[in-house]
Amino acid sequence: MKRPKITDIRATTVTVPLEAPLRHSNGAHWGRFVRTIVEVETDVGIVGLGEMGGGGESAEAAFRALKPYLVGHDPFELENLRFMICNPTASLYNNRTQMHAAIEFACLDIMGKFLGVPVYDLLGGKMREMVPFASYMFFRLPNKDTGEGETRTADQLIEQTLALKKKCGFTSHKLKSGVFPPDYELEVYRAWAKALGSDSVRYDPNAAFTVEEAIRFAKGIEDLNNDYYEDPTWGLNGMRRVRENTTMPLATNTVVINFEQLAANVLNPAVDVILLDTTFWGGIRPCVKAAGVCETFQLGIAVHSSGELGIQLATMLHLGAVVPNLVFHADAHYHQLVDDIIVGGPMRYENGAIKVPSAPGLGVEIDRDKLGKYADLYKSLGGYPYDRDPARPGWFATVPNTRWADPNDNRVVDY
Ligand SMILES: O=C([O-])C(=O)C[C@H](O)[C@@H](O)C(=O)[O-]
Repeated sequence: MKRPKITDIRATTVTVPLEAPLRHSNGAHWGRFVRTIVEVETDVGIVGLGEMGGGGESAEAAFRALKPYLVGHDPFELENLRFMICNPTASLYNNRTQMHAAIEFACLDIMGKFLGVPVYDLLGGKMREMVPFASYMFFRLPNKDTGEGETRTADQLIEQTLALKKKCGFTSHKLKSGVFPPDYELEVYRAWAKALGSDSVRYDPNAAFTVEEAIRFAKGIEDLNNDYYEDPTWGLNGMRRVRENTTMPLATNTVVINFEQLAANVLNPAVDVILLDTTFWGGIRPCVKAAGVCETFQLGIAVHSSGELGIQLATMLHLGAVVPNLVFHADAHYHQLVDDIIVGGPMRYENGAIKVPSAPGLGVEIDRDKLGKYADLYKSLGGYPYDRDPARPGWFATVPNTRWADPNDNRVVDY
């Protein structure tokens, strides 16, 4: 049987609107996500799909620049691909981890389509049909066109979460935080957790707190039904000091995002739960390998979201399907989006979970009209500064943060 060979690679930047701008401790998503959709062509007519966060001319050019590495490559040779693109010492000068992830997704997609099997069958087979997700709630600015969608007060957060729970069936809920003064957020988080009854909650201020503030905040929420306390402060040492002073498990998507850091955390634990991100770790396979290490050392895992469209979501679903130790619900920004670029429209939640695609490969296909529409939207709007907040011109994040947003500011701002 003739094995496929890569013949070309195409990258298209799209921007897809969100219901409202999402605020976080480092800035905001200004009412939309920008993503790069990657298509890897082969000489057998199969096209593999990948996705990466961010985009624009430089991202597209960076993918084009990989052509000499990729043309003629057999997509089944994933370990060779890893060294070609991501050799750990060469990468000191040229970090391509996230681009490698997008190519790895596409190669797995090609392999699955070539063999007629879903990606989960290439990764050990699925342990579950559905991957459970947490609702992922943000403090949000009002939508500039409608004035709606603001999340600033406890009442707004509770109302929106209960509506989402009714619609999607979530039983675990995450609050992205680190926006308003800690005492204000403490009050909001406590009211929210109480309103959600027996559902579990998680709080993630994206490393905005000092160690001392993080411990003080922990004492204020330890009695709630927390899954874990995510990235309250920065660095392995800071997290370790918080961990020594709280009864809650600590989780991270910032201080353990590669094997070196995972090894350090095994030798001298600072966190209990590793949020595996198929992009940050360089692909689905590195995440499966990391999940194996976590299984051996009895660390928890969850699936991290860095703001996905359907192709990236499919990678998260295949990862979630094959890891036996997925004891926490996955994160996804997905329900904050108003649309997707995949055939059939956005994937649907049932009882708080999404069905793992079972068609060959990643199991999703590009809707060409939608791709064109959101590529045009990107061309007209351009990118946005992820590390700035449209409601606070001139503000920028510091670690630890000391300059918080005003909880009484309810203006509808332009973005
Ligand atoms: O926990 C998470 O999902 C993240 O850390 C993702 C980003 O940091 C989050 O703030 C965002 O939405 O970009």
